[in-house]
Parts: sequence; structure tokens; C-alpha cells
Amino acid sequence: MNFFDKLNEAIVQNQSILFVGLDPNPEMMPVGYKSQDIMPRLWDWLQFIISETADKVCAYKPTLGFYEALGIPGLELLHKTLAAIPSHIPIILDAKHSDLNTSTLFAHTVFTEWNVDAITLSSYAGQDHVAPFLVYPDKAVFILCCTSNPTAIKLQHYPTDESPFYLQIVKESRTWGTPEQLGLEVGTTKSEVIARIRADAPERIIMTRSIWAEGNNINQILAAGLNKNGDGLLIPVPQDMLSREDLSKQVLSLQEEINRAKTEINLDASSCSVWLPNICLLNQHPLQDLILQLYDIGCVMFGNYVQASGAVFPYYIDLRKIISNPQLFNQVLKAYEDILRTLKFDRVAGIPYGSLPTATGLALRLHCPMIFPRKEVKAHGTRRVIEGEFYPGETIVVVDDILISGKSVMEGAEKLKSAGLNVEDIVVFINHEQGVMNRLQENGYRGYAVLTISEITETLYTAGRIEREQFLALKTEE
Ligand SMILES: O=c1ccn([C@@H]2O[C@H](COP(=O)(O)O)[C@@H](O)[C@H]2O)c(=O)[nH]1
Repeated sequence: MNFFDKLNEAIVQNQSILFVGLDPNPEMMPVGYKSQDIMPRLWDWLQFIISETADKVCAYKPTLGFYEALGIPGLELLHKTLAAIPSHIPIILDAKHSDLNTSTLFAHTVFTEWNVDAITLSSYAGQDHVAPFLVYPDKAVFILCCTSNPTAIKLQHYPTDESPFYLQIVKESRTWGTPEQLGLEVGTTKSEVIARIRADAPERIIMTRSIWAEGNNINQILAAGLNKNGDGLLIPVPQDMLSREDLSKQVLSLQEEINRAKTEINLDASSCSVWLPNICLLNQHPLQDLILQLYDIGCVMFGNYVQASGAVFPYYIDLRKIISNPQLFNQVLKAYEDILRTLKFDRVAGIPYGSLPTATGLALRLHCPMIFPRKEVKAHGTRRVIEGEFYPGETIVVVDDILISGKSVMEGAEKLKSAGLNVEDIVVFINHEQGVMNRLQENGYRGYAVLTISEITETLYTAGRIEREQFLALKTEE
């Protein structure tokens, strides 16, 4: 089971978004632990924390630095601690790892030998540093976006408060990994900081830190950090609570307070009187976030564009750009995959060139062989019309990016049929509408699309991304 699913199961099972730091910090150890040596005392304390909280939290977060500071016995203590955590509760190793040179080896050690589920990483060395941790599909990383250290503000809020560096980290790191594999660590005493990060990263898990500053109100933190589904936020158990004898009781009362506040916030959000910037929460398209991201990276352009047929359309969709944005590409693939999983086929075929990366990604996700019909047949070499292995009589599902007239996808499908393959299902990302699905049907194909052009324009208009004129121009085209 991957980290994301494991975390969600623990949240549901324990009805909690709380996580606990498992830190053998001698300075914080309660006085009641009287045995002579420090190591057995720390171990007793850590065991106590786990046994008091295992049914009330959704994750444990041991901080590597505290164990390292205790030398070799500290690393032994870490192993005992990891082994003592119930296997259904995810472990987020708080390493704030930041060294590119050791990232591959360290990722291997923590994920395959120590078997932790996720790790915190510093963002400063960029995607090259993070990538070795993301090659473990069931594991996750949390990117440190900001801390509450007063002097760090000079860096984190650079160059201006309007456009601070910590938001640049959020923006950049969203392109490094999928929402299932990459979350954000946000240390702050200010709910406004959490709200800004949530606005820029609506799909990410945010692990909050340092939120228990005096005067802070948990309702404000939750309202700022919960996503539109009322989740996506992890809250730390306050450090000073971990020294209390009645820890279990304290955590239970905090858990209940948080759950009550969450319910109130979710109830409020389910009414149309609550608006996020320009977005009504009712009637929101389920793929709204994906549509907005596609627009934001320039896949949907408005203007007068000449089509292959000579017709002029008021927009152009360029889905070829998604290959340069891995996390978005993954979301697009997931949306295709949801349709493909309802169909029966032996192989997947992409229409060149635009849909070859998509077909490749789907073949990998679905563990299904891929072929493709060539656009032009070469006069040398194998002179193949179809690349890849196949057997006549097999069923092929064809994937393409967008249907305008349906000509290019049907030409590709015909080449496959000429080689003795069966093609009935065609899956595209965008349906231009205007009867193209009927045209496919008249030619013997069943067409499926992730989105229609109307869904895209309505979503962009509702979210304030396009003007009324652009929206109406598309409306009259329908
Ligand atoms: O906005 C657009 C319009 C077209 N394309 C490209 O054209 C084909 C689809 O056109 P048909 O008329 O259905 O053959 C599509 O595969 C794209 O390659 C586009 O990318 N964006």
C-alpha cells in the first residue's frame, strides 16, 4: 500500500489528523523517568508515547537529528522505536535531508532498510535531490517550505511579502512529484501563511509545524489549511503535551476538538455562501484543479487558430506541453486511466506524435503492452506501418489528445485495423463536441473523453481565468 493510502486509512481508522513527534530529546524528557542511564529512560518514554497515542494519531514523526545526537546508541534506539510503531500507522522520518550527493544511498537506506513511509527533505537542492526519493512509488516526501525561525523570515519572505520565496518553493516543488508522493512541510505560527500555501497548492498534503504559538486558534489553522474536501492537513500534537502523565487523555481531547472544528468548517463550506477566490464550491467540476493547471501552463490558448481543415477556431489546445510537467502529466494519465480501466483490450495504441507519451505512460501504469501506427512509413529499414509487437485478432484501445473532426484518430485506427487488429474504443482527453462523437459512432467506434470543451471553458470562466467575451465566443461556437 502506498504512503497516501496508508495515511488516509490511518486517518479514517483513528478519526484523527494528528501526528506525534517521537523525539528522544533529553531536555524534554519528563522527570518521572527515574532509571539511571539516559538511554533506557528515553526508550521508556518513547514507548509510553506510542502506547498512549497509537489509537489517536494518523502518523508518527521521529526526528533523525535527536537520535543521531545520541551517537551509536541513538541509532539503535531509532531502530527499536521504528519497530515499536504499529505497522498500519505511517512513519514520516524527519530528516530534512539536504545533500544531493548522498540522496540516492540515503533514500535506499531509509525506504528499504529502515522501512519508513515518508521523509522530510530540504528544497534547496532542487528536483535533482528529491528525485532519488521519488523512485520508490509507495513512499513519499515532504518538502520543507518554511519554518517559524524568526531569522529565517529574511530568506523565506525574500524578495517581497507579496511574492515570497516560500511560495516559489511551493510552486516549483509541485512540478517535482504527484500529490500522492509529495507533500509540503509548513512550519509557521501564522494561519495566513498556511492559507497562502493552500491557495497555491490545493491538492497537496500540508504537514503543519510550530502552529501552537500562544494565542493561536486551531479553528483558524484548520480553516486556512484544509482543502476543499475538508482534509489534506496534518496537525502536530504539541511538544509539551508529550511530557504529561495523562497524555492519552490530552491527545483525545485535542483530537475531539479538531474533529468538531473540522465538521463545522466542512458544513460551512458545503454552502454556496462560502467562496474561495472566484470559485463557487457548489457545481465545481471534479477535475477543476486539473483544468486550471492546464490553463496555467499554457495548454489552453484563446485567439483565432486555423485548424487542419482550414476552419478557424477561437481557441487552440496544446496538450503536448504536459510532458514537461511530471506531476500534471501524471494527473492527466490518471484521468485517462479511469476510463481505460472500464474497457477491455489487449494493447494500447497512441496516435503520433502528440499522444505517444500518453500511450507510453498509460502502458506503464496499466502494465499493458503498447503499439502505435506510424504517421509515415519509411522507405528504408523495416518499413513497418505499426511499431511494436502484436497479434492479428487482438483488441486495441486507441488514445489521442483531442477530437476536432476525428480524422486523425480514425486514420490511425484504420491502419491498425488493416493489420488485422480490432479497434472499437477510442479514448481522448478533450472532446471538441459539435457532433464528433456521433461521427466516430457512424464509423463503428465508441468514443470516450475525459473532458469536453464546454466543461473546460465553463470551469475557466467560473474560476475567473477567462473573460466573459472569451466564454461567450466559445458558447456561440457550440
Ligand atoms: O486545438 C487543437 C486542435 C487540433 N489539434 C491537433 O489535431 C488533431 C485533432 O484534429 P482532428 O480534426 O480530430 O483530426 C489532434 O490530434 C491534435 O494533434 C490540437 O492539438 N489542438
